[in-house]
Amino acid sequence: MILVVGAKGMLGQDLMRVLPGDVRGVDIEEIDITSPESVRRVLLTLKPRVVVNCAAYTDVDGCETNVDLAMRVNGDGVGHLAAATREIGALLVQVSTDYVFDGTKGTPYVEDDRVNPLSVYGKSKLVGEKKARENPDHLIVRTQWLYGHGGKNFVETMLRLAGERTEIAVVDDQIGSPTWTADLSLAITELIENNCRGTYHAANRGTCSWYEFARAIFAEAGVGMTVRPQSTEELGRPAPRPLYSVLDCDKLTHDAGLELEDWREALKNYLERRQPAVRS
Ligand SMILES: NC(=O)C1=CN([C@@H]2O[C@H](COP(=O)(O)OP(=O)(O)OC[C@H]3O[C@@H](n4cnc5c(N)ncnc54)[C@H](OP(=O)(O)O)[C@@H]3O)[C@@H](O)[C@H]2O)C=CC1
Ligand SMILES: Cc1cn([C@H]2C[C@H](O)[C@@H](COP(=O)(O)OP(=O)(O)O[C@H]3O[C@@H](C)C(=O)[C@@H](O)[C@H]3O)O2)c(=O)[nH]c1=O
Repeated sequence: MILVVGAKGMLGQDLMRVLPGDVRGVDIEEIDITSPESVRRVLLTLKPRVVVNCAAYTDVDGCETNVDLAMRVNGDGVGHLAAATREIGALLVQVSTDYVFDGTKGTPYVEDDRVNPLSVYGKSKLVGEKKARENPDHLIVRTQWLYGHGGKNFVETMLRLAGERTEIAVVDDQIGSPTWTADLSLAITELIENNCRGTYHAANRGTCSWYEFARAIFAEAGVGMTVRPQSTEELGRPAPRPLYSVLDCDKLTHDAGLELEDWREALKNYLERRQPAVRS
């Protein structure tokens, strides 16, 4: 059985749809990953052969002020999962982020590039990666700029703002690859099915700035909106973010035989299938 932890989150919901075979999901009501007792109780009862951890504290700016919570959920919580999966002989799949990089490389990041997170969120996720490795049977999947059904994300934010105003300013100096959670779920499935272990990058193909992404969202959705470029400095958000965090996904293609579709195709497919968000 495959157990998805954080099954009600944005990625968790798509994983529950995409993962094959006997799949169960738990979220904060059944398991609190900050509690070693809670984690051990659930895992020793259910005895899954694979645990995919999607539970996290994902409010990047919120992490800057709630440092302790960020570390307990994104760092220590993964340690508790690593210990319990190790005890029952299960594979731990940990989802991580491009924000473990500082964005200064200038070309796509490969898996063993130097990490140097800028934000509390990035630092806490890096602790999570280190903790995941405490179970030798682990798979760390770094991804980025996620959007999907039933989640708070950039695409849904843009579409909501389209109903409230006619002009918006969006940063044009951060470059990455927007990634649809349905496509990422396919990548995670293939990595598991191909018995891959260690660290992998998985994102939709192609790159853009958030500004270009916003323009594509409005164009694809057929919404009239003036999008004005602005710099990260002008925006002045609390958390520093990497300026260039494109992930090189060649290892995924080589080992799992999968290349994710281009981000524009993925966006089109998402918007065609989009239903109103289950949770906002
Ligand atoms: N969103 C993105 O752009 C990116 C996300 N990632 C990573 O991908 C993974 C999935 O992200 P995403 O789907 O966006 O996350 P979400 O924030 O949508 O979902 C996380 C889920 O975890 C739950 N949760 C929070 N704290 C705990 C806890 N202590 N114990 C158990 N469950 C808890 C949340 O519950 P509640 O909502 O009630 O708090 C929520 O259901 C995360 O590891 C994230 O760091 C990586 C790159 C990009
Ligand atoms: C809503 C909005 C955002 N922005 C900027 C802020 C930020 O730099 C960028 C994206 O904003 P968001 O708050 O959606 O994104 P952010 O929270 O930085 O997204 C990150 O989430 C975590 C969980 C990850 O792991 C990352 O890969 C990444 O997806 O766009 C604007 O410039 N204008 C706007 O109106």
